[in-house]
Amino acid sequence: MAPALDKKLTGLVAATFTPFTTQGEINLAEIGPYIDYLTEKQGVNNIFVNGTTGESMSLSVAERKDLAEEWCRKAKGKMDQVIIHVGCMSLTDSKELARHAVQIEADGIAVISPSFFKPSTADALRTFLYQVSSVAPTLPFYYYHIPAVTGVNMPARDVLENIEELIPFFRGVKFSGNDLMDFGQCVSYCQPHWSALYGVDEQLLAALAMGAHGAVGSTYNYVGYHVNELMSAFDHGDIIQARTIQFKIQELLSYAKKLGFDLGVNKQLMNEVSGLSLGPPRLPVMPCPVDQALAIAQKYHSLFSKN
Ligand SMILES: CC(=O)N[C@@H]([C@@H](O)[C@H](O)[C@H](O)CO)[C@@H](O)CC(=O)C(=O)O
Repeated sequence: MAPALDKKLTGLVAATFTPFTTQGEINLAEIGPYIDYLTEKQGVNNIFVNGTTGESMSLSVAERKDLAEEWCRKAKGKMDQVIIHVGCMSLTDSKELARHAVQIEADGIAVISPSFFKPSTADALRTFLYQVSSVAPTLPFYYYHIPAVTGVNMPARDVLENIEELIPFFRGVKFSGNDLMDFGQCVSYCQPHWSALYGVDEQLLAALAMGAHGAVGSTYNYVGYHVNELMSAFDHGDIIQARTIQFKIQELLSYAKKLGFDLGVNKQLMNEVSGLSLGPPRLPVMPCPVDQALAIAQKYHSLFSKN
């Protein structure tokens, strides 16, 4: 099957958690039920695999391949698009994962900036992205901007400058940053076939006002149903309803942040809400204490009675 060249990526995209066994090995058996949960209970039909939420930087290349392959296999006929994040510290590893994404018929790839040795200019980062794309030249390609995690603070808009000349199948940016001016400038620079996807879930509504075409985030794993309603309310001009839902998400996250919200807590919240067995996170991220997860799950249920 040819990759989704003409399918613009819009709407909600869940940044998936990586299922682990209690022994800390990747747990491929949980991927099928996870996909069913997203499509049937959350109405989420796109996934972003092996990203930050998926703990990609704590996985080996072999594990990332196994996971990507299983996500693609199980998503066939169920999900609209599966985007595989292939960014690594090493260009060689990123290229290997990009080649593999072609073989497994992923719908697109995304690449984060290396963050140990950081690119010093937008041009250096663009060249890195280009080199990765060169082994998967006809696969839709997204730049993954997440400055708080990478420490690479150059504006995403600078990275996009003339990028299509280098990467003909460039299809957009996954923007997980708070700088809405930079995001707006990315939207304004977007070609009609590109997508500007926003990744700070607690302020999605502001990004929609700025012109976001969709959203990628961890919380869409368990509040996807409600965020679909938020987006639909926004599309219909019902800003009051959109704000009501956004405020609930903010209340959940601010409550969770006061108790200590990290990937381990986030993953445990997903376990509690979904009933899936995604296991603990991998070190150095610590597992979430049971009472903390229960308190946040309780808050979740008090805010969102539907699920
Ligand atoms: C730093 C971080 O993990 N950000 C999340 C958000 O979804 C985030 O969890 C959410 O906004 C809550 O703060 C996403 O942007 C990350 C993401 O999409 C990914 O897993 O690749």
